[in-house]
Amino acid sequence: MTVLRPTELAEDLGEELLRWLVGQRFFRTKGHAVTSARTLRSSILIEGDPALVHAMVSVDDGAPYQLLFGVRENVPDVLAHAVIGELDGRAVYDAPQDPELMGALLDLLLGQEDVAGLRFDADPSVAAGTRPRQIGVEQSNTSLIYGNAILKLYRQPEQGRNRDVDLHRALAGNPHIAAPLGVLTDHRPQEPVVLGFMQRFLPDAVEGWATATASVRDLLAEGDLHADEVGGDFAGESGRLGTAVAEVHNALAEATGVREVGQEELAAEADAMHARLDVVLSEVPSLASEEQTLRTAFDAVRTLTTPVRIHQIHGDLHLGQVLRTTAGWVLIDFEGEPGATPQQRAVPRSPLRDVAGMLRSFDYAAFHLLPGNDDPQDDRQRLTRATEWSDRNRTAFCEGYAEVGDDPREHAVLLRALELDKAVYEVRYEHHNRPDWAAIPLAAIQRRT
Ligand SMILES: Nc1ncnc2c1ncn2[C@@H]1O[C@H](COP(=O)(O)OP(=O)(O)O)[C@@H](O)[C@H]1O
Ligand SMILES: O=P(O)(O)O[C@H]1O[C@H](CO)[C@@H](O[C@H]2O[C@H](CO)[C@@H](O)[C@H](O)[C@H]2O)[C@H](O)[C@H]1O
Repeated sequence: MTVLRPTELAEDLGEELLRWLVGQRFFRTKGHAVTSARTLRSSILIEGDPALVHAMVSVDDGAPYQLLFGVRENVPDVLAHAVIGELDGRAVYDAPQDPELMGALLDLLLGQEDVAGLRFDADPSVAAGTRPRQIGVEQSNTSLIYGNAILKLYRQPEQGRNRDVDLHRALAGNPHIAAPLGVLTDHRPQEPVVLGFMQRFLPDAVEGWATATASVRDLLAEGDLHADEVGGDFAGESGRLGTAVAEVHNALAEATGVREVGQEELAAEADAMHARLDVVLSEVPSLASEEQTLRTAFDAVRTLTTPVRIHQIHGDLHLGQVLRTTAGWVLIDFEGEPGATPQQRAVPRSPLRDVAGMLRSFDYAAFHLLPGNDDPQDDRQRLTRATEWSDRNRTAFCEGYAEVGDDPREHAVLLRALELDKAVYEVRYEHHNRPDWAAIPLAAIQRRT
């Protein structure tokens, strides 16, 4: 039997760990076999039984994952599903699923402790002695709810600065964000790495995607009424969401600075869109028929003569990143553009990129319920209603945005290119993750030709 060696934990668990990892939502190295796991750093945060071990583990030498292991002699039935393997006669399991150990993690945060190179820091307003529950939604990290606070543990923490934390701090006091309350930092590397971020938990929050799609469902169930005639009309919400996004953009511009870019940088932006398209075309053959339309839209960006304002933006805005509370709309998760490097994420961008992301999301919400999705023509009435819903809410969002910001519709060329660029990204995302939904962005590209 192997003796528990925290510094070699991943290696000792070997196959068992790899099998568990590839099944996790947060595991990004999808699509090819993985062969090795290497522990880069590890610390015992809590000794005894149960013990809590923190480890940064690289799979096939890729960017490290943050793993929290619980180690117990006897695993209670409620944790049986979280067991990864066994070492030295003790079970090793996924600790975020253990309320006892995660309660102890909160004590460390509130105690402002420094344990084995990890620094814990949480605002004293966070309710002490709370045992958390793991958030029950699909997500790319792991979040725990401790009464009035939510702790997000980054599963692949960025080296260097953490955009999510930095931008939340820059926006502190803004009504459209969840207040930052604490950070867990790894001080062992030369440059500290943020491992966890605690924020005010909004118990009355509902995801924008859930509220928007409920409205679409109402409309499609009704069939004969127009989008503005059904009870679940969403246009008022979309307008308020547009205003909230513009207010966050104004605050980000003020806090982080604004620059104007001219033709040279816009041409570079067009080049980047073409390059992204090249990649997707090579992976998704069904996009080929739209290539010329997309290239023409991207090239139009080169012809713009008016300078474009850029500043820090959200970077990954869609209806799953906004929460409706009883007080209004809140934007969450400022990690930035998915799939981009930290350097790319840090670059200031046109706020129209966020607007484009949200407009795409209205399109998704409208069309994802249509039968078959791949042949929407089979139900013309529902297609007409979905189109109406999309147009009505996209317009309302832009109108709301224009109340306190620059009207997005006055930048039609750039906005169209950004929307198509996002749709191209989505074609690839859906192709790899949700093939049944690949037709949604593809149909949108076809409609906007
Ligand atoms: N402050 C909050 N209050 C209430 N729920 C939240 C809060 N922050 C996040 N959530 C919920 O947690 C989910 C995941 O959060 P998010 O920051 O997007 O994590 P990830 O980066 O893992 O996707 C959100 O979609 C939302 O349902
Ligand atoms: O996990 P992230 O929030 O970084 O984003 C990824 O997953 C999203 C799906 O959850 C995906 O968003 C796409 O689908 C949404 C509906 O599920 C839709 O509202 C978005 O407009 C659409 O882009 C996102 O693209 C992907 O990066």
